[in-house]
Amino acid sequence: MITTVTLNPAVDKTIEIHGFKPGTVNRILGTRIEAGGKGINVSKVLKSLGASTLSTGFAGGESGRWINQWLKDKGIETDFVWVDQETRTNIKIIDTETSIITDINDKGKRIEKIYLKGLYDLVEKWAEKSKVMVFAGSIPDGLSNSIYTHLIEIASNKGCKTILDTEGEQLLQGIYAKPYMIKPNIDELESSLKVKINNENDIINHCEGFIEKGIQFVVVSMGAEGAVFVSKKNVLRAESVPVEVKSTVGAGDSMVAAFAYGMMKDYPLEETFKLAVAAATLSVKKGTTLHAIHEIENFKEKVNVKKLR
Ligand SMILES: Nc1ncnc2c1ncn2[C@@H]1O[C@H](COP(=O)(O)OP(=O)(O)O)[C@@H](O)[C@H]1O
Ligand SMILES: O=P(O)(O)OC[C@H]1O[C@](O)(COP(=O)(O)O)[C@@H](O)[C@@H]1O
Repeated sequence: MITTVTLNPAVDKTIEIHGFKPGTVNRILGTRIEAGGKGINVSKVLKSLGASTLSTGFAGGESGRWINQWLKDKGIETDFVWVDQETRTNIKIIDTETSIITDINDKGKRIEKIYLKGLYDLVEKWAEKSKVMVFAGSIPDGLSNSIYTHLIEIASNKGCKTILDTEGEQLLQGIYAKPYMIKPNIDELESSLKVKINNENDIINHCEGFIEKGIQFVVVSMGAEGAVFVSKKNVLRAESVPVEVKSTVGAGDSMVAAFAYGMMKDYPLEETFKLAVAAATLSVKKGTTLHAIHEIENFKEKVNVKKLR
């Protein structure tokens, strides 16, 4: 099975507005609410792929209970550390005129140190039963930037392959624990390393820097520009598939989910990368991370992956 760890889950509320204008009264065309946060989105895609998945992390209050029930209704197992603080709500505004998406993300309520033992225990317990464990998203106040380092060490000691999808100091510190894979997007890569990336070679060079630090797979997603995959032996480049954008929320998470799935099934690399781009593109096209497996498999045929090395 694949366990996902979301330290900062969210109720994702998506609002559609035609011609969104800040500073004026905007009328809502449609609203959609889903359980969200990066690891939870990964579990949603894994469920679509037919994988057995469990979602853990911190949850609290009415919104925490709502997320827990929403996941259970979708057939996703849960085992959260229950905290006394309300889980956050994030707002996504989709302008249906321009297709521009505005994310308004709450930083999440502070998590007190007393809850850490519960988290470590759950990660250890589920790592024992999982082939892959995914750690994804921001961390709420109260937790150290090295939290992922510690959690990855716990999971790796239980023989789990780990994926880390976060940014900034948490990504840099998490790398000390040598996660099996990381997936920054290009902006996260630039801001985490405090560098300016000018071309594909720059991306590959930075990825190789991570590989030297003991990471096996580095995937850099570049929105409408596609993605790059780097391992010790291979460099692959995927073009994006042009689609009408419904929502880009969760595109990166779909990519991570497909990689976790491929790693669990020991799929060939190129197939896994294609599946990842297909799942991400479908999320963009449909505006949700919930798909049927045959949709992703069919869409995979449209994905073009070039082997650069
Ligand atoms: N506008 C788009 N058109 C087509 N594909 C897209 C678009 N945006 C994202 N994708 C696909 O989704 C993948 C992940 O998107 P990206 O925005 O880079 O990740 P994140 O959600 O982590 O920021 C991309 O590599 C690409 O394959
Ligand atoms: O678009 P991505 O990077 O795949 O992730 C989308 C998810 O990330 C969030 O924007 C939260 O991000 P953070 O955990 O980094 O705050 C959620 O609201 C949403 O479900």
